[in-house]
Amino acid sequence: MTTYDTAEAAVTAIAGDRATLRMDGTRAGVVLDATGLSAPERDDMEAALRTALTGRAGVTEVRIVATAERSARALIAVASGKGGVGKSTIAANLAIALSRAGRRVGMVDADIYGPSQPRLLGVEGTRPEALDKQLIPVLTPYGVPLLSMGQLVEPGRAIAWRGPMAAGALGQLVEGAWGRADTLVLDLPPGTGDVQLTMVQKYRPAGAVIVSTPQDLSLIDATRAIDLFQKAGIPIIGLIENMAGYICPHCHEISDPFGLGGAEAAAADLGIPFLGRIPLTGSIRAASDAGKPPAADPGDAVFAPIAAIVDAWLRLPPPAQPAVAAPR
Ligand SMILES: Nc1ncnc2c1ncn2[C@@H]1O[C@H](COP(=O)(O)OP(=O)(O)OP(=O)(O)O)[C@@H](O)[C@H]1O
Repeated sequence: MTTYDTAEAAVTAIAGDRATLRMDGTRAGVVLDATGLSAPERDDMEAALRTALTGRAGVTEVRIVATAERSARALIAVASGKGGVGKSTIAANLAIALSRAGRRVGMVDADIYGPSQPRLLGVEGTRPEALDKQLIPVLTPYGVPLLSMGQLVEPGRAIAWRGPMAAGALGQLVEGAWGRADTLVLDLPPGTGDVQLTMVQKYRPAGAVIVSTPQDLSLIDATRAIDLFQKAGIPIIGLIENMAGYICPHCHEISDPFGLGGAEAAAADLGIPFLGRIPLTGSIRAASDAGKPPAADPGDAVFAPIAAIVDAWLRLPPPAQPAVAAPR
């Protein structure tokens, strides 16, 4: 018997025709159709497959992707009206805090202008593999698997895509082998152009979180982003104020370089929930650049504000679905 035959016999004995086996050298990949299985049944089947394959006929690595419950997966867009307000940083930390709160979270980095999630989540330079043309998210040290636009192009190259191409690439990321993830956090490009609109219309997130700094210019742009989602019929989950209040590391005096409370007032004016604020601190930038998100470190000063935002978010009633505007 060949390595493949031996491995396939083991897989069939456990999962019957629910499982499809692919072998690549000594690596085994199994796509498991978990439709109708309870979570414990599926976990048991995955564990049995892993045990049966590991070490059998020279298999050195086993990957199992369960495909079911796709319809139950929520796509949550994190967006901003303008660049540089910390949207990607907040998206990474929200994903980790959501995962710590018990959700099974994946990160889709759709920021074609500056895909920074591989760096933020500590996996810069990694590339996803594909199984049956489906991308397999890259595991990160923080329990949040990742697929990024930046992984689809050569490092350092600009991504010059128009709306349909960007939406096609986004499709590859969203339709990746997300297994049991129940929530995908989508880091959108900043702004309200065609690319964003195409993505939003085509992939219909369940809700959008908007990130803004407290200053007026950022809030005006955030209001535009909110308008884009509302026109497309995507509920706004809430607004997060980033870079709110600077604590001087030397004298500990608090100053407000971008103003104070602007986002909370804007949220009230717009009738959308205000989820909370994150201070401006050098430590966020340093930790983010080092691929060590503060949401994963209970000792970090920003850990609590991020956890509080996720807590406020999870307490919200499901957002009412606004009337869907006719596509432009
Ligand atoms: N609260 C904060 N305090 C200090 N620095 C921050 C904070 N939030 C983000 N930053 C830093 O600001 C810079 C921009 O952040 P980030 O890349 O997340 O912004 P962005 O809105 O996603 O920008 P773009 O969409 O243009 O990529 C980064 O260097 C990041 O580390």
